[in-house]
Amino acid sequence: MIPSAGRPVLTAQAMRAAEAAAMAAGTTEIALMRRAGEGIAQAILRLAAGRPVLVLCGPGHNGGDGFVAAAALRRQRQPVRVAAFGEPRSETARWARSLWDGPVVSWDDVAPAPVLVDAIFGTGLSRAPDERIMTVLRRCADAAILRIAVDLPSGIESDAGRLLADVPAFDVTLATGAIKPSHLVQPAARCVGQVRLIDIGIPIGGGARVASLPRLPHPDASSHKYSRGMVAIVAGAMGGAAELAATAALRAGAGYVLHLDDRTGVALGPNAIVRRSYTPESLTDNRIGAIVIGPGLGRDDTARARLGAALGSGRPLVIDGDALRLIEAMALADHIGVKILTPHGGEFAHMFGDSDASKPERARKAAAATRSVVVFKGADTVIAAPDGRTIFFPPASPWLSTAGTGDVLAGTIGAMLAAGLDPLEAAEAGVWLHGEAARRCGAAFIADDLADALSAVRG
Ligand SMILES: NC(=O)C1=CN([C@@H]2O[C@H](COP(=O)(O)OP(=O)(O)OC[C@H]3O[C@@H](n4cnc5c(N)ncnc54)[C@H](OP(=O)(O)O)[C@@H]3O)[C@@H](O)[C@H]2O)[C@@H](O)CC1
Ligand SMILES: Nc1ncnc2c1ncn2[C@@H]1O[C@H](COP(=O)(O)OP(=O)(O)O)[C@@H](O)[C@H]1O
Ligand SMILES: [K+]
Repeated sequence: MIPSAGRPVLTAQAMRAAEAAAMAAGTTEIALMRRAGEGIAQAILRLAAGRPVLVLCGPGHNGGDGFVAAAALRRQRQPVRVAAFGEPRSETARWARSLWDGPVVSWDDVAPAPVLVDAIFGTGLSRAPDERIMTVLRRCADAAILRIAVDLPSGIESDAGRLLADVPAFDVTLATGAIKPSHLVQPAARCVGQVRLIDIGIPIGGGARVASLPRLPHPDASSHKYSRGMVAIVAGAMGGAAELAATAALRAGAGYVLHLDDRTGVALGPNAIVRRSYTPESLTDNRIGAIVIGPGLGRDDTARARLGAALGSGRPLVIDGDALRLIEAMALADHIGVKILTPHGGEFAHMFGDSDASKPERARKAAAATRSVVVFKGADTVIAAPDGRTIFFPPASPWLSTAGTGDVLAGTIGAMLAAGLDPLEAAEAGVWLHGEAARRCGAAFIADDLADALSAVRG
């Protein structure tokens, strides 16, 4: 089992293509299933710690993995029972079943065990499973102490995070070969528990991956406040939101944070924030490494004028909140320059419309259409770049669902951009720092605490 940070994320089709390429290079399907099943067995052995195991097997290769794993567990004297739904559908699945020399319990009569292993369906699930299948799965899951899914909990569609049935919650999911989008996209992601990767030795790649610990910029002896990164926060109707973004930018490591507003003298946040009156010219200072516009901006004519000036400034932009309500997606496409958009679901739908497509597909399409890096926020934040690269994040603290945390994120990303990271890296580093700060804040924190916690995360 290996951690999934930084690992490629493959759709079912991309996974089949990787498998086909490995077979064209000389591996056999049986060899792949043997590696998958034995890797799964090793993981189960450690997790079960001697408690009896029940493996529920389906008719395809997910079930094949289950039979290989069950046979390996039995060889290692681990108490294990097997129940199967349907006959194996392929040569390889039949081979896997032939390895199991114990009894196969009839589906409807299966008795639960303390450890449940779901090997019914994986990436091949093409439609809602029969209730007869799901009833047994839920009954066994309810009675188990530990629930382990092979590749995906059955009833989850692999690519879009969709649930095709009422899927029980699992404790651990053992992803075979690669992480799949539904391990990370909601609502499926809330059923998978901890995701562990089982290496089956096939080369995988592509432009989608799980976020990893970012390469954070650190000051050295040659650093000064401008080289650390200068962030300009364009304030507006609601001062507090811009203050949060400014505080976050400082605490994420920016050397200089300029808060531009009319209300000079109203200092809510740290004294370290440099406060100046807003003028359109103040945005053209070429020492500014990032302009953050949107948190608390308002949607009136003043807000529009400030957004226009920011777009015309030629400086790299983080566009959030109200600015996303004012801006036209088409206008962004015509704008040449670095832009990071940070919409939540409502802002995203307002800009790009609703769609049945998956969250990563929607993010990719929006990034290409606007020539921007798009941080599509939520419990399953996904980042996409205009060239299609996509970064998925493991679920962040649900305590982030409080007002102002998006403003903190915008400031954090601004600091990363101003420090010189490229836009995709800056967005990834910002979301990572934000998620880590939230984790350290524990429960019932407020956005101000989150901004303050960034200093310790940088430390
Ligand atoms: N790719 C790789 O590199 C490797 C993949 N590996 C493993 O293979 C798994 C994918 O295997 P898979 O393609 O056989 O699909 P799987 O998830 O077992 O289910 C499909 C079967 O179920 C059936 N079926 C579908 N929906 C149904 C429904 N609602 N109700 C009833 N039946 C339904 C469908 O038949 P259908 O009726 O659609 O013709 C088919 O028979 C993957 O998740 C991983 O565990 C590893 O071994 C290592 C290498
Ligand atoms: N349930 C949740 N689980 C994890 N993260 C969440 C959840 N809800 C919101 N977030 C995160 O919190 C932040 C909220 O941003 P946003 O909706 O813009 O709030 P605001 O406009 O009040 O600042 C985003 O980074 C989002 O990804
Ligand atoms: K499964």
